Amino acid sequence: MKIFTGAQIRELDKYTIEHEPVKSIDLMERAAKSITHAITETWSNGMPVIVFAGPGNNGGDALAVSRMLAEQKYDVSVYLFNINGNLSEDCKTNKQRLIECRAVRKFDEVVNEFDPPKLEKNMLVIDGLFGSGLNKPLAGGFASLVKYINQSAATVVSIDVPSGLMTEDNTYNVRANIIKADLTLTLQNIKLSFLFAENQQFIGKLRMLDIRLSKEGMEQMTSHYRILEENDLRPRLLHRDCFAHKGDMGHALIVAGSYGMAGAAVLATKACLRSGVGKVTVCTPRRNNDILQMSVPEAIMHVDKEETFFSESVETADYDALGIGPGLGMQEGAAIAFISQVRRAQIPVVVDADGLNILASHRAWLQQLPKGIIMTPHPREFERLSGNRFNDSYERLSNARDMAEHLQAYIILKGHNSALCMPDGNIVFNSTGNAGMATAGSGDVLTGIITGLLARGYRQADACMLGMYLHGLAGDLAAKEIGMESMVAGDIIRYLPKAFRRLED
Ligand SMILES: NC(=O)C1=CN([C@@H]2O[C@H](COP(=O)(O)OP(=O)(O)OC[C@H]3O[C@@H](n4cnc5c(N)ncnc54)[C@H](OP(=O)(O)O)[C@@H]3O)[C@@H](O)[C@H]2O)[C@@H](O)CC1
Ligand SMILES: Nc1ncnc2c1ncn2[C@@H]1O[C@H](COP(=O)(O)OP(=O)(O)O)[C@@H](O)[C@H]1O
Ligand SMILES: [K+]
Repeated sequence: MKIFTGAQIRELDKYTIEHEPVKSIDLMERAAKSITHAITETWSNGMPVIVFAGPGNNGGDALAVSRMLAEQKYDVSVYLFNINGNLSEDCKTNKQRLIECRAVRKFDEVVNEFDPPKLEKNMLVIDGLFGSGLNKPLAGGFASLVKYINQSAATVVSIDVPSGLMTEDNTYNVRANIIKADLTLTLQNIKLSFLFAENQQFIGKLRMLDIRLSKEGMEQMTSHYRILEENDLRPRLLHRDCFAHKGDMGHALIVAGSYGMAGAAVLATKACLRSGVGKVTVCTPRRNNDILQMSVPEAIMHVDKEETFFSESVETADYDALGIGPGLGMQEGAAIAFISQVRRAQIPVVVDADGLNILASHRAWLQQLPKGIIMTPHPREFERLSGNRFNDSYERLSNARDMAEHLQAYIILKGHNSALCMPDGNIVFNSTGNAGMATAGSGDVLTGIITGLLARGYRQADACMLGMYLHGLAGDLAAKEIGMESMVAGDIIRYLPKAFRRLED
């Protein structure tokens, strides 16, 4: 599913009106109907409703919803903020329709003085102040109103976007002046800012309402942001030939685990073996040999000459992909072996964990990375790698996108909706995964999966998309059966076969 910016949403709105054909006011009526339906489904008409409508089309939606609720015998009071005497056309029409229907308890058009109504626990507030047309942080009277609503005990439903929240960049927004909704009913598509952790406090529960904007218009519109869906991935799956031999299915090399961190190597190797690849070799320091042999008997060992750390790069001619970094350690010896390994690899490479930390402490090496390299930092690792502190997720994501373009790399910024930043500047968000995966070792599992997929023959972009999707899906399937609270990284590996099956079916 594509994610559109505020400006693109307005274009799509226009395209739909011109091509469907549907009048603008009827599109608003359609949106209001689905919003009203979502509200009446959840709350009965015993609950008093207070509506705050702004001067644009978000306010127009709110006025139409007020009329529809009142017609269904809800007790509705409406405040329309028309401070500049400048309502949008459709907002004006809906104001007229609302007045004519005479079904609301109160309609107050606020021009300057505003005496706010009492908001109580049993009340439903509908926030239709501003939506995708917000163009600066809220201030003055609107900011006071937002604070007043936020400190009340009433239940708040936001139409399209919590008022005050920008659809993309909130880096310099004033967070105290953004509505904190209990439920956001967003129209047609998710907005970019809804994917960021720090904005969840404003959105509350999220529901997307299909208002049937032109499919053709959405297909034609290019978007730099996209959310992965199962249907995007199914056609990308490689077929497994019945005459397949392990020699045809790829040979992966995992370089991981220093002394005391053998577990990271175990997890990455096991996950790699579960990702369809023919053979996996694991390179690890001498002292980890027995642990790995016993924990992952399917893997081939390449034992480093050092007892406790990776010290000597491996010839990669016999391998199809390299995954390097989990639990690798950061001794200078390991760092030098790491960069030599990455530089000499003529095969696709995934760098994670200590591999990224090594790069962060030798930032000049970033310029020596082969094009097409995959890096999988979590937010802190990315901060170290980029040498920046970020104010918020948007800034971090923009920085990761720039780095991916600059280095011609694939960067997976891990998190709840992991973001794959591609060398061409496009960003794909993952849609699977859950909080049960916030447990040590989950990232090592992802490294193993992507390395396995690369060795199996997937191109970088496909391996990244499929890898993060399967990783999250396995976590979701695990959570369904065993719950999130006591999930461990090994559970993600255990559920990988089911995740593959689900995609293949
Ligand atoms: N998706 C779709 O196709 C459909 C979308 N629909 C709905 O339309 C909504 C978008 O409507 P919209 O474009 O009219 O913008 P909206 O959010 O109402 O705000 C614009 C007004 O706010 C003002 N303003 C802005 N910032 C401000 C500030 N900080 N402080 C004060 N004022 C500020 C701005 O004034 P200006 O600054 O431009 O003078 C202007 O008056 C969308 O969210 C959805 O609900 C549906 O109806 C049907 C189909
Ligand atoms: N709340 C969450 N929702 C979805 N996925 C999550 C969540 N928390 C963690 N994950 C996933 O788990 C993995 C954690 O990786 P990482 O932070 O590197 O862990 P570790 O270093 O312990 O291996 C990432 O792929 C991330 O996307
Ligand atoms: K709103």
